[in-house]
Amino acid sequence: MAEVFDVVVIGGGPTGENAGARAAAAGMSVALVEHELLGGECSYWACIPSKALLRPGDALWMAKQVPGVRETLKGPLVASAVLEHRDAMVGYYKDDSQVKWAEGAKLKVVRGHGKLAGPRKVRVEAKDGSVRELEAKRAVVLATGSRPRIPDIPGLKEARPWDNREGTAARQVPQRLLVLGGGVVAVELAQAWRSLGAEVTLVERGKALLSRFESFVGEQVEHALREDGVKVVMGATVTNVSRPGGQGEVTVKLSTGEELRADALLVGMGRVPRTDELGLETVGLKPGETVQVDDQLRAKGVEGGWLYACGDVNGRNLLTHMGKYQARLVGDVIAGKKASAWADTKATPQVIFTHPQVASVGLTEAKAREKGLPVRTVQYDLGKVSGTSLLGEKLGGTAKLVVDEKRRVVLGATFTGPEVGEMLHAATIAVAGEVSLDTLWHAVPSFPTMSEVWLRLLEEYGL
Ligand SMILES: Cc1cc2nc3c(=O)[nH]c(=O)nc-3n(C[C@H](O)[C@H](O)[C@H](O)COP(=O)(O)OP(=O)(O)OC[C@H]3O[C@@H](n4cnc5c(N)ncnc54)[C@H](O)[C@@H]3O)c2cc1C
Ligand SMILES: NC(=O)c1ccc[n+]([C@@H]2O[C@H](COP(=O)([O-])OP(=O)(O)OC[C@H]3O[C@@H](n4cnc5c(N)ncnc54)[C@H](O)[C@@H]3O)[C@@H](O)[C@H]2O)c1
Repeated sequence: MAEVFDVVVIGGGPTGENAGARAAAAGMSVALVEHELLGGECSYWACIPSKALLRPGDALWMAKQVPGVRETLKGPLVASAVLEHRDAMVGYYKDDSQVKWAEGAKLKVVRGHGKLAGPRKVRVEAKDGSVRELEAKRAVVLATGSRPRIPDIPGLKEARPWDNREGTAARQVPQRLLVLGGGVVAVELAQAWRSLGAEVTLVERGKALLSRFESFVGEQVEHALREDGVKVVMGATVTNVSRPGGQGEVTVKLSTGEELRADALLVGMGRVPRTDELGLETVGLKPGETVQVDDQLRAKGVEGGWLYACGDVNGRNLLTHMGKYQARLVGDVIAGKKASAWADTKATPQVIFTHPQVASVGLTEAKAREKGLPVRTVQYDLGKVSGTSLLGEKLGGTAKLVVDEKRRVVLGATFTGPEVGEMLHAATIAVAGEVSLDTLWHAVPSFPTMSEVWLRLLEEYGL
């Protein structure tokens, strides 16, 4: 006999937890199915541990910019203490506190691997082989996330490379680390392991790092990585990887003819949706593919409107906060409220936790022009703002606004520099709220904070 709930959520990462909690808060009975750790990739092998690994290096780098503090510094980071802090931040890879939270939110946690077994039906197989059949009266929500994409490069899989899991959970600092990719995972983890003492080489096939952002972002992060002592190889693809027995020294051949050797190899080359073992074929969808959704997060191509997908699995925006945003909307839509996701196409914020930090929201100049919008941009050197120089010597960065000339509203903003992540929400409010420049002129930033860059940007614009 099937156990009946209003809502069954498959996947207990940040997205699944939030979709379930929102539905439960609206009075519905909710089963949350999780086959590993409640809290998902983000809590144990992605956002949290990567930021725990980056923070000490960032703090040390910042301290070195502050006269009087710099002179007290005695040496490099203590790697063992950093790794211990990382372990504490991930709850020692246990999910007890998350389970307690879920129970408090009135979610029924069901342990095991969930699979669709036809419309509104979910089959859950536990580790001991026992099976539970669940039925959803109102909705099934897919929130199964993503896994790393390991490209088909000869010898790469056999070399047993690190992905984000080993890349954030390793217990020892490798002497030589080779990082493949030039996206967010690659630059953050390259800088983190370098700060812990590894000799790091990063290989990116394109001409720029972080190519989805404004071009100065990649340039400045590349410069910082090189200053840290990371060897950055651009415009080279990996043609072959060799590591006999999948352990020991790994050799990587590049299209340029160069050969690189390392003790550990880390792949940061994008993600694929976790939909291959999900029973999608039982509802007419294709296993292994992204679950396409409409703006109510309903799966396209499934009759009856009972199947939803949010977070990484729908490919709209691979970020925890955007998955959680979608999750809240899903909970509301299932509860019968009118809701529609638009921030994830128009006002997505993202912070890259390197030094310099990168913070961006909305459209880049290139994206806005691609859309045919009437674009004007303004840029200002963050180093010229008093608030920045008070944070430390020789600190700088860039602030850029992409403005819709016709409507006089901000379409996008990007900042690089120390701690700019904490400045981002003002920009997110301006973009999501379509606040006019003439109104922003009256949003006076405090002196002497870095936020005064807003005033300078508006002056540059001509206000
Ligand atoms: C190294 C790294 C750093 C990152 N840093 C950031 C950051 O700083 N900020 C940010 O916003 N984003 C960051 N991200 C992205 C972020 O981790 C993801 O966007 C986020 O985890 C997506 O959440 P989710 O709930 O959709 O999926 P996940 O977190 O992947 O959770 C999915 C859950 O579903 C479970 N599951 C899967 N299939 C089944 C099944 N069939 N049955 C039962 N359970 C199942 C999994 O075990 C998992 O617990 C980072 C990613 C990486 C790789
Ligand atoms: N701080 C954050 O917000 C944060 C941190 C980490 C990850 N994330 C998210 O997680 C997701 C995954 O990150 P990611 O860095 O893995 O993906 P990504 O898409 O950001 O970058 C992938 C990189 O791999 C390279 N690449 C892909 N295939 C390749 C190949 N065959 N050969 C050589 N290079 C190749 C690309 O050129 C690109 O530089 C992203 O959407 C990211 O936003 C966010």
